[in-house]
Amino acid sequence: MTTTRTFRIAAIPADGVGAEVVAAGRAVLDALAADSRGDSQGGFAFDWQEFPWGCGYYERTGKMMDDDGLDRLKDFDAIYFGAVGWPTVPDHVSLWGLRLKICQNFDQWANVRPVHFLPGVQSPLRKADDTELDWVVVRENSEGEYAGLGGRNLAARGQGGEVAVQSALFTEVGCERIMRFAFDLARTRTRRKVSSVTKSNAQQYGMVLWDDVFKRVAADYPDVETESVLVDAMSAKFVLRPEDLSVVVASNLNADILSDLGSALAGSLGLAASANLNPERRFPSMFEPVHGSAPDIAGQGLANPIGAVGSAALMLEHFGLPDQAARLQKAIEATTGAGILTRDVGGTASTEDVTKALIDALNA
Ligand SMILES: NC(=O)C1=CN([C@@H]2O[C@H](COP(=O)(O)OP(=O)(O)OC[C@H]3O[C@@H](n4cnc5c(N)ncnc54)[C@H](O)[C@@H]3O)[C@@H](O)[C@H]2O)C=CC1
Ligand SMILES: CC(=O)C(=O)O
Ligand SMILES: [K+]
Ligand SMILES: [Mn+2]
Repeated sequence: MTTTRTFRIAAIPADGVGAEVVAAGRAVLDALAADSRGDSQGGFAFDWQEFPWGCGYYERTGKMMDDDGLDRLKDFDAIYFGAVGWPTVPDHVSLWGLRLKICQNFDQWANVRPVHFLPGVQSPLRKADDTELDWVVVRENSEGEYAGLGGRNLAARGQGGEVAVQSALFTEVGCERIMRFAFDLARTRTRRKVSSVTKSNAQQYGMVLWDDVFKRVAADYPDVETESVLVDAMSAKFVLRPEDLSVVVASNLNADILSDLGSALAGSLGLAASANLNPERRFPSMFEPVHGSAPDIAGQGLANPIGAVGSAALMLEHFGLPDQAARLQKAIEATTGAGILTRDVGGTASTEDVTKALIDALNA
């Protein structure tokens, strides 16, 4: 007898292309579910609830999300997120009011951002043509430079003399858990290696703590190769020696920057997927493309949905459906391999064309 599992998912498309790529991801997931009966892992279905939060909601209500929003989200199996931010609302207000609020309150401390090269997509790296490139950025997602600690003080020094402090918070517990996560992930990969990224030559407190914890944790994983690289050098290494990377673990800001660089090297920001995980599963995890709301192309059918669809594949893995995640990944590869590409990766297909092609590829 086969059973059908139903996953309850909160969809938060939010702003700009977020709406377009979440709609695409939902259509692809529903097509996958419709075809899941008789699967060896059992059939499954998605029960979606969509929330209207974002910058438009802020303009109407003065809030990025409802006051009881976290309470309403906490019992979902997962959150499927688009992107937040629109020129009508200051970016720090929109980001803190929605994405960071969810990540921090739901302790989604591990942000996994694979750098994945796809057939049919041209990389700006010549070496990608004949070298196997595949690495993953593991981003500390709960503290570091995005701890939100600091303040501005105009009064103390008067007009023209305002000062601001933006502090980064590093805790031993926070460093250790993200590093163990990175090492455990490295053990599942062909290349068992973790590269730790800091700027501990210039930032002598938090990042030296990070380095110390890295050395201590690494001793528990003698089978995993390690290196510590400063972030400036790592950005060069992403371009010049990416074949030497497997798992790259970095603080909130450094990994944020490096993961955009990684997506660009794979061909476009529109391709990159991510998972904001609460590994203890006390709270729902959140799956979103790496990119933002892309106001420059929003509402024109130009958005590449692959980053959002790849994030849906990460969600399936989180649900314990690795075969379905692989099936989705194969559909992505079949689609790009067939040259059905949006403008950011050199094609002329619309968001909808790519979505339809992904669904056809699932059923092929
Ligand atoms: N997690 C989130 O929700 C994030 C939100 N943001 C917010 O997004 C807004 C715009 O930020 P930007 O710095 O411009 O970054 P962005 O990622 O939105 O856009 C950067 C460039 O990538 C392109 N791009 C992004 N997604 C694409 C897609 N799916 N298909 C094709 N091209 C794509 C854009 O057209 C643009 O040229 C801001 O309000 C920012 O705060 C930025 C990053 C992450
Ligand atoms: C905020 C942002 O840029 C990110 O989470 O990637
Ligand atoms: K996003
Ligand atoms: Mn980013």
